[in-house]
Amino acid sequence: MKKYTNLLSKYLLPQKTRAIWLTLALLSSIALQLINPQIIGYFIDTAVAGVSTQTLYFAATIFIAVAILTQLFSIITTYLSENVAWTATNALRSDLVTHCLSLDFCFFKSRTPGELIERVDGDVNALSQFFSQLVINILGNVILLAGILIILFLQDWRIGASLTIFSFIALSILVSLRPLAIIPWTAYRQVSAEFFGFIGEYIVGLEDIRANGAVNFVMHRFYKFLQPWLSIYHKARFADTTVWATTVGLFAVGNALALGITAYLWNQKAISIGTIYVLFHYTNLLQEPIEKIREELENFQQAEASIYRIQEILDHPVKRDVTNLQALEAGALSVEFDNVCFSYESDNQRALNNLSFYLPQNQVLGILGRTGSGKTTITRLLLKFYEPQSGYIRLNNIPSPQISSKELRTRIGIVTQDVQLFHTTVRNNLTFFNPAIDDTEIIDILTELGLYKWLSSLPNGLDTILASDSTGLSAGQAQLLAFARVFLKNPSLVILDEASSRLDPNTEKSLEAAIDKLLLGRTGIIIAHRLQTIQRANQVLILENGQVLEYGRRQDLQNNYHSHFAQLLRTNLDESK
Ligand SMILES: Nc1ncnc2c1ncn2[C@@H]1O[C@H](COP(=O)(O)OP(=O)(O)OP(=O)(O)O)[C@@H](O)[C@H]1O
Repeated sequence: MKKYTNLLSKYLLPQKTRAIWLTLALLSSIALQLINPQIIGYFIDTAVAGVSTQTLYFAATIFIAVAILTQLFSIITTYLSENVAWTATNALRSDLVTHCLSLDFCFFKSRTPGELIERVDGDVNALSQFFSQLVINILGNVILLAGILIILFLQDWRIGASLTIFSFIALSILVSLRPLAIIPWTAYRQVSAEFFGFIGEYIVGLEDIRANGAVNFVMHRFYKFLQPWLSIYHKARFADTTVWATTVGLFAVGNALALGITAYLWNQKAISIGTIYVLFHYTNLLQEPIEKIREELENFQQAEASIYRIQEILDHPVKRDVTNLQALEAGALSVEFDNVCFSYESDNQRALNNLSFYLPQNQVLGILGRTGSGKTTITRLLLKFYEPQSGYIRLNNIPSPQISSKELRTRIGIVTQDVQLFHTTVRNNLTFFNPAIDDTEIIDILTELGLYKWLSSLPNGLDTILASDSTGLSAGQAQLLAFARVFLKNPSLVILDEASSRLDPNTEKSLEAAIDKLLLGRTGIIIAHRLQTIQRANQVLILENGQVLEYGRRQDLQNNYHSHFAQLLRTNLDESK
């Protein structure tokens, strides 16, 4: 209960005025629903008694006015509740996104993108009713139900008592039918989420699927998804229909009961014809609050599951910076790994094992190693995406936990082999939405990287919108754009992780001068498979299974005939002959 009240107060308190108006509008429309049958009852009785037409006109006008007012309140209620719901769910959505963005990478590793979208959007959407109407509706309909029963008691205690008993029985039967519809609909949503996950995955891999002739396999899986979908949908609809048929049946019984009692009372001359109409109308009206209460309890059950899943994400602890932070001096950074051990999961083999090196300011370290030897892991630890289990990482002799993550990520620029472009303008893709960077600077850098011709061919220059999947760009061009990003960021430490792996030898060569310029006055870490790429390195580190196989000054290793580096250079030379 505390969880629900916390959530409601956090997102509804900021819009309490709107929530109060909403409550008032709802209660007013309930009051009007209770008044209207009384006017018709009065109209019938006065008409039967043969009073003047003037009185009848008056009663009819009041009836119409009340009916219009009821509609007006229902419009106001819908408008306000949509507003309350959207404001609350958007605030929750934004809190969730902010929270997710500050979580460490282990969190994302154990969840698929589809699952996260479902949490941040699907589950939050399921709460819109919870925020806007759930409490008010349950409360309002309980009041409406109580109001109807009191009026029925006031008209005649016998009809009041029998319809009170009927209402409790109907409500308990309908409430007990709740799981009947919830279970198949939950299964339906699960199948539909899996289906869309499947579609998403295969759209991303469309090129590979076609190129490798896997279309038939994909279609086969597609049919496999469709097959159970229809039968699950039938079950869900059948459950809905059962609940609906039970409701109709129950209220037919209710009406018969009311008609039987009123017929008896009419025979006894205990009630007028107007009262018969009023009693019958209220019996009909009973259906609305009873059904609404059932519906809201069903919504509550669904909201409960969503709240649980959302809370699970919000409870995931955010790694906060320590309080005794130290600022990094301006200029190039020195980097030190001191006996660093790290594994991605506690029971996993270590990705880095007692790794130590010291890279002074303004120097370049070349890292070599087989696939999976731990090269990229070094960059992830430097950026504080993960933390080492033991050992220290220091920048300018400051332990990395004492450097704020924000400062660290501003001072380090990285180009990787996988370039992520966003569905926005070329400018935003390059500046990462930093308006302080001006266009001439961007154009100068693109020219230096040999991308001027490409830029001039774009219909709207820097304002051209790029597709997020890099459509219209070759992989090499996308990688050059990543270089431009780092130039514009002006970092103190540059990391190139297989940064030129997608460039042809000619483009790579033409990039050499740009890389030299990028490294000027900065510290650099270059991870490369190709040995030429690290010819500019002052130090070389060769990794094997997360451990240092060889580390030293490049020149020394090159001159040492027995070093691994010298052997690699010789093998490389032989292969290129
Ligand atoms: N996110 C991850 N979760 C679990 N294990 C991982 C993860 N990323 C890498 N590893 C494991 O850590 C080890 C080092 O991986 P890393 O990516 O650092 O290697 P690498 O030398 O950069 O490889 P490559 O040359 O292929 O890029 C590998 O055994 C790899 O399987």
